[in-house]
Parts: sequence; structure tokens; C-alpha cells
Amino acid sequence: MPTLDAQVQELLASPAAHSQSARYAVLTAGLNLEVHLDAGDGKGKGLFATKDFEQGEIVLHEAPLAAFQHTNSRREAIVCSHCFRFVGSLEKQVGQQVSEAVDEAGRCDLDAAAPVDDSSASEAGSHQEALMALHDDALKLLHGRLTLPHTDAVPLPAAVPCQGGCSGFKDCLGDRYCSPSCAADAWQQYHQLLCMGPEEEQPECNGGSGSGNSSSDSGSGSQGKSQDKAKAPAAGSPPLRAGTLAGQEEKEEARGRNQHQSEALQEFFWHADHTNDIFRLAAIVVAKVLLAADCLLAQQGREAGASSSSSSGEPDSAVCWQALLAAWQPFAAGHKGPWWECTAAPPEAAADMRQLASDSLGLLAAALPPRLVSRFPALITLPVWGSIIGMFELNNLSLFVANPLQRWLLHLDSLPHEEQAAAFEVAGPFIDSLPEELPGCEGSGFYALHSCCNHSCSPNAEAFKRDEDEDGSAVILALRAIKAGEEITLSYIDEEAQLEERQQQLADYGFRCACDRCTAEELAALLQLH
Ligand SMILES: C[S@@+](CC[C@H](N)C(=O)[O-])C[C@H]1O[C@@H](n2cnc3c(N)ncnc32)[C@H](O)[C@@H]1O
Repeated sequence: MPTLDAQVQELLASPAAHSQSARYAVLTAGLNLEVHLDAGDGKGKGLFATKDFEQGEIVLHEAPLAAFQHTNSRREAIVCSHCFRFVGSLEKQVGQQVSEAVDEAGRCDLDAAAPVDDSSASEAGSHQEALMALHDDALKLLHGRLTLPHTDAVPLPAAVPCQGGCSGFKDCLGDRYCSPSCAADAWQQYHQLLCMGPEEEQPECNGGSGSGNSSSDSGSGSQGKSQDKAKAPAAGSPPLRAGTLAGQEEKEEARGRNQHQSEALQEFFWHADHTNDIFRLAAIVVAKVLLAADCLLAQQGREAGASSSSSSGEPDSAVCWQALLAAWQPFAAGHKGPWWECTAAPPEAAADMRQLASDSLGLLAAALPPRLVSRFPALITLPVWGSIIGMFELNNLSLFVANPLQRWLLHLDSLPHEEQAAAFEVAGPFIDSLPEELPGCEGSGFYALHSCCNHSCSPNAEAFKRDEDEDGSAVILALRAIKAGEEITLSYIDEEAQLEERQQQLADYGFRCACDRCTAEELAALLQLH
């Protein structure tokens, strides 16, 4: 049985070539793609076409291994917390947008100390008044007591509540789903360890107020980067009310948690939302691996009777370790180094990042069931936690799902004049108060095959969402004809940028690009010098 250190080293080691090949063969089966473990030029592995693709053809359509919606986006886009499809009704989505705008107008009202000229002051004042007048109707929309015309043109699945009850937590900050199967999958795979439960059971907390940053990925629709690499830990911690509400302990116990763990979970989320919400995604990975390992143990226990258990009835630690190794496999090939080492961060920032990660892990560890922590201790260590976050830094894709209100507005525009006028009579004030750019669901995800795509400054493919792509899956389209045997490449950065700027941006991914375009431009620059 390896020591804890040896276990950590094994989790962080690159999986053996034969096991990687076997795993990628399963993942690419039937896809006209294959993963080469050595794509050449020191790039590591890469994704290759096994058939000719035409320009505009879909090369890959892939669901995430782990993904999340940024905290700020949760206030603006009500989506399934598992597959990120918009849920509820268009009325709910409008109600959410309008009530956010009303809240914002209220905040501006309070802040209105800055002197402004008379005309802009009165214009802003009348806009605010118009918004305030919609306050009650926005609530009616949110609670299904008011309908809008032609919303049946864009039907949305009804929201299925979280079985742990967190759908009622801080309004839009709890989780809800588009179907019973998404709700059940999320619960079984990770959410049972991360569920906050109903709001009324929670100790009071100023966390989750939405004021936290979202470490959004690059909006390029390609490789994403956490923007908040090393924000200082937020001053103080969330104020917690010590009081225990009637029946709370029993309910927490049903979720396998005590009051202390519940508070720790709350603090973990608060810390993530005020520093770098990518920690939320890392927690999903940890929860997934813990639950998968535990499930394997249970299965083995059933098959082997009690023979692999110690006298306490606990499974043998060697058996637990093997289960952890197996459960870690989906993520084993994705990570390349700890977060604070795998980017081009200067040493002081790297030290801050390490401390931030350590604080975050401490809070998460206190929130997890001790039974799981003691069965699988190697997973709950700083090197592994740092590697999971580093994996996102280098591999993640920005997750985006367009707001369905856009389709409703297009539908209204397409109506015959009289019908349109009648619709605007009712819906006009709401439509006028919608933001010019309707916010989609924004998040970040780790995708097993997409994360094998290497960068090129003149890529042959791009991550792109079509109108019909209504969930958080990654979609990769051919930018030009791609021949069988060619590597699928994406641009991780703005490829319009000049050579030096491109290279600077790519330094964050830990490499200097030597694609044909960079090589040609470097040569041209050299020739100009001489
Ligand atoms: C999303 S991963 C791509 C898959 C990666 N090759 C692997 O083995 O997992 C991004 C990493 O691949 C490597 N990479 C991607 N494009 C590259 C390029 N054009 N030149 C050198 N290395 C590259 C870098 O190490 C980068 O951090």
C-alpha cells in the first residue's frame, strides 16, 4: 500500500500510454476522430481527423466532464444546473431580467450623489421610474402569475427542483434542472456533496450575494482562461449565525452532513465567489471523484461480501486507494501542473495563488463527509487540488448558451403588423427594459476530447454555438476543409493580434507557438532586421 505522498504522486503522474490510448479509443468511437498521444513539435497529445471534413461541418459535439455557470451569470440566466439548458418559461426569464434591472435602478437611486446635467438627469430619472413601475409585474412574471404573448413560440422545459431543496436557496443561486434525469444525474454524480439545502435551513450569510467576481474564461469562444488568477483572499469571512433551526440537524443528517459541515460549505462558496469561482468547478470534480470511488467500493463490497473489509467494517485502505485511482481516470490525463506553476504568473502572484487554493481546499475539506475524506485522503491534498485548478487553467472552454429571449424577440418581429402591435401593447414595457445585449448562460467546462485540441494561430476549426445548440455541450466546426489525418487545431487567443502579443498571451498556456504562421512571421521580421 503506497504512502500518502506516493499516492499523491501517482494521481499527478501522467497515465500510462496504453491506458490513455484505451480511454481515448472509447471516447472517439464512432466520431471520425482519434487522439494521438504525440502530436509532434513537443505539443503533447492532439486530436486528429480520420475522415475528410467539409468547411462548416461539425467536427465534434461533446458534453462536459465537469462544468459550472459563473456566479454572476446565475442572476441573469435561469438554466439547468447540470446541462445548462434554459429552464422555466420565457416569462420567468423576462421577470428575472426586469427585476435585476429594477434592483440595479434602486441601487443607482441610492448612489445618485454625482452631479449630472439637467437633461440627462431627467432622462435617467424617467427611465428609473418606468423600471420601478414594472417591479410588481416582474414579480408576477417570476411567479407565473402573468403571461406574455407568443411565448409558446419558444417553449422551455419546466424547472425540476433539486431533491436536496437548494432550488429555493437565495432565489437564483440555488440549483434547478431541466428534467428529472438531469436532477438525478447531478445528485448522484456530485451535487449531494455540494447541496446547500433549502434557504430557511441555512445560517444567515452575506455570501452568495452575487457581488463576487466570476473568473470568466476568455470570451473568444475558444480556450478559456480564468481571469482572476491571484486575487487576494477576501477580507474577513462570511458572518454566520450560530442558531440552529428546528429540525435542521435531522435534515442535514439526511444529507449526510452536520451543522458544522453545512457552515463550512457555505463559507467555501462564499470564498469562491469573492476570490475565484473556478473553485466551484474544482469542487464538482472532487465530489465526482469521491462519489464514483465510493460507488466502486460499494459495488466491490456487494460482489466480494465482507472479505475486503477490515474488522471495523470499513473497506481496506488498499482497496479504497484502488477505487480512488479508478475514479480519478477521467481527469488523470487532463492536468499538467499546479495552478500556481502552470501559468506565467510572477513568483509573488504564484505564492498568493497557492495560499488562496490552500484556504479554499481547507474550507471544502471541512464541508465533506469525514467518512469520504478518510477513505480517499490523497484526493483532498493541496497538490491535487492545485492540479485540478491548473487543469482548468490550461484546458477549459468557455461555456455559453444563448438567451432564448432572443428567439422570442425575432419571432415577434416576424409577426404580421397587427399581431405585432397587439403583442407590443402588452409586452412593450418589459421588452424596453431588457438589456440591449441579452445575457446568455456563461460558465466554464472541462471536456475530455475538446481539451486535446492544440493551438494554431491559423486554426482549421473553432468552438462555435449554432442556434440549435441549446445546452452546455462543446461544438467544434471546421473553419475550412480538413483532410483525414490532419490535426484539428483551435485558436486559444485572438488570432487577429500581432505576433508578439499572440506569443505573450500563449505564454499563459506555457508554450511558445511554432505554427506555420508564427514561423513565417518570425522569419519575415528577422529578414526585415537584416
Ligand atoms: C488544451 S491542451 C491541448 C492538449 C495537450 N497537447 C495535451 O497533451 O493535453 C493545451 C496544452 O497543449 C500544449 N499546446 C497546445 N498547442 C500547442 C502548440 N501550438 N505548441 C506547443 N504546445 C501546445 C500546451 O502545453 C498547452 O498548455
